[in-house]
Amino acid sequence: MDSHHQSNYKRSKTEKKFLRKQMKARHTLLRHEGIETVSYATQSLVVANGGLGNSVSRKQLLPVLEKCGFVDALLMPPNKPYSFVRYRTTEESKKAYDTLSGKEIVDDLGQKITLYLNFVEKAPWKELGLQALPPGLTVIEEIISPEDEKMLLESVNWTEDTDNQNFQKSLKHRRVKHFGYEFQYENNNVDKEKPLPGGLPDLCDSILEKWLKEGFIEHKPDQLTVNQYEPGQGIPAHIDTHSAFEDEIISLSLGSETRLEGQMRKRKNQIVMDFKHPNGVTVPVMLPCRSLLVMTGESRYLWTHGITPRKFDTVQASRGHKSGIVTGDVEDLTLSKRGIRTSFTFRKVRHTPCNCRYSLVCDSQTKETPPSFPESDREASRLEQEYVHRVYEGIAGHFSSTRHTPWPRVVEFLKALPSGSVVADVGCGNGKYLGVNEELYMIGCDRSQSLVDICRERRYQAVVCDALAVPVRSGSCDACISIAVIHHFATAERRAAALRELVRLLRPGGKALIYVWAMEQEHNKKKSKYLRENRVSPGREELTSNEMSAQEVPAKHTPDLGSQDSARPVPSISDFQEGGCDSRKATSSKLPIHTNRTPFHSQDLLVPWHVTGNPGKDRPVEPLGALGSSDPGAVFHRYYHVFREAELEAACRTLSDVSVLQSYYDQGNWCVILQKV
Ligand SMILES: O=C(O)CCC(=O)C(=O)O
Ligand SMILES: [Fe+2]
Ligand SMILES: [Zn+2]
Repeated sequence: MDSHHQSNYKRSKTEKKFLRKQMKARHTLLRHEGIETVSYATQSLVVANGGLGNSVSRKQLLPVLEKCGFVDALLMPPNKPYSFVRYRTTEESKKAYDTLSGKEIVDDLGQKITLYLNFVEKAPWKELGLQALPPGLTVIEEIISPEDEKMLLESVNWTEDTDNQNFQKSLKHRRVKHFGYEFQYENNNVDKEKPLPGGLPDLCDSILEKWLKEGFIEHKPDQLTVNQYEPGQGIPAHIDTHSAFEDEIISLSLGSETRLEGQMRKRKNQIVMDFKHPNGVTVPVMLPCRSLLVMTGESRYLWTHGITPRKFDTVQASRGHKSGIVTGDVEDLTLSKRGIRTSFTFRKVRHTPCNCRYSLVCDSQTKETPPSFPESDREASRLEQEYVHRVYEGIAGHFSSTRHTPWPRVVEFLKALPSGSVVADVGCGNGKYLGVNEELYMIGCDRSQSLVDICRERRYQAVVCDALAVPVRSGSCDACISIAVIHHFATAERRAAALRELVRLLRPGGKALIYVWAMEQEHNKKKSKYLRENRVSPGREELTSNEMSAQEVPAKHTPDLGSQDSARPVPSISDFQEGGCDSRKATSSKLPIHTNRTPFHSQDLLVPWHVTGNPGKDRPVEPLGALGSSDPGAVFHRYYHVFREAELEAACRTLSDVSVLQSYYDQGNWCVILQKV
């Protein structure tokens, strides 16, 4: 081979690799973000991997883009691994597409990042624009003077002192000190019978009186937790225990001014606190030093709050913008280096049970006793309503953000179907199977409106319905899939009815693939990934993640956009509530609560789902690892009937007009392929 040939060959190989990555970036943008790219040149481009979420700052990206032409606008959505650029002319954007696609740049942390550019019809300037603060939340700036700030900071004595009654702990990832009452991280509550001597520091007392008088707060707190965070430290997403504290919770942010490198002006130290609704909506709130965060109502009771442990935050670049929401002007975002932050969180200890409106997350209103095993169809239906439908509706967004990797053997089934086949995905969730084979006509259905909405945003066909009554004509489907659905029905009769409904949809000769979660999480001496993912840290904290349930085991989860650059660990969080509540045999008719990532001891059980404020796919984070405390996020319990070996197959064999083509075990699930005869 002469050298000419060789270089040609080389180029085409690199080109192929690039095209593959470019395609992958387009696919990821569409499937995970709903961003549609186009194959013709337009003025706007989406720059995959060139986002604040990849630690690429405006300062780095803009000059690179400006080399190709006049940049009209650069939109950098917070925490996203991509950005949008609009050039003045299509020629300029085309030049950027030709020269920058596949180009490496160095991010803020000194790592190489490969950019992938694609044309878009229009960037979602508006959609990513203004976002409201969570209801009930306010940030009051400059609430104290720099002098008071200094005094407050100096008043905290961090030196270890055993006589010191103001209980102080060095949590693994931040320092804390308590006044008034000790906050116990073991149960996320306070011992109301044992106030600490000394109460709140006098200095705080007079400041609180002033805020009361001026109307910034309505109630005088009697408990104070001082948290100190080094850069890179944080606090896991949590809701302060309802039964422990009254409604109003306030947090004063303190920290010294930092001088920006190479710049004369001072920049106020600030961090971003993330608020997350159980439906998955996340609102990053910027907290400058000397500001007071006031959480009441929904923002205090329903939303989790947490600080992602990292060294940089995405903040508003302009000096005019100070606090509050970070996405006010997405054309104006940059990265800010964290300094040491000390916060004074004041709360009022609660002496009567909480009777807030948010019963789903209220520990005072959680039923003491778990639900019972259903005795009738009606009870079963009620159990599913409460412990399946209501939960999925509540966690839809968060659930969806942990569900993107289709299972290989399900994909194999769908890919083997003849093109043009009509296929129903009954219990389609966020629609992760609806697009795996574009040659099929797929229709999804799910009981959760929010999940169906997510499917529709992704431009899939999906309807809301019950798997026992699918609004599709009998015999009209060439194939059906039911992945991780039938285990949510609470009686054998209802599970059989769900199987019959699938068969009803099939035409003679049509096939159905069914997956249910297996009781046996160890098969042929091999533990399922669900069990293998159980990492127990030295403390009592068990690190778990919601990622793996029946649907989400086989493939590796890499949330990147066509390159290795943005794949970073996704945090998991401690299982805080199952402390003394091990999976146990159902000795009574009460349903046991399962401990995540341990073997099943009962076929009918409740499996906890933690709303952790887990940033999920769209946010690069440093690993949370073992964070200092096990503060609670919200926990929801889902009902499951896990299937024993041969149980699913036996149920299928009782159906009329059906032959079982295959019955197998796949990563902790029992699976059947059946055919209508
Ligand atoms: O550091 C803060 O501002 C918040 C601390 C907090 O949420 C807590 O201690 O519960
Ligand atoms: Fe808190
Ligand atoms: Zn409550």
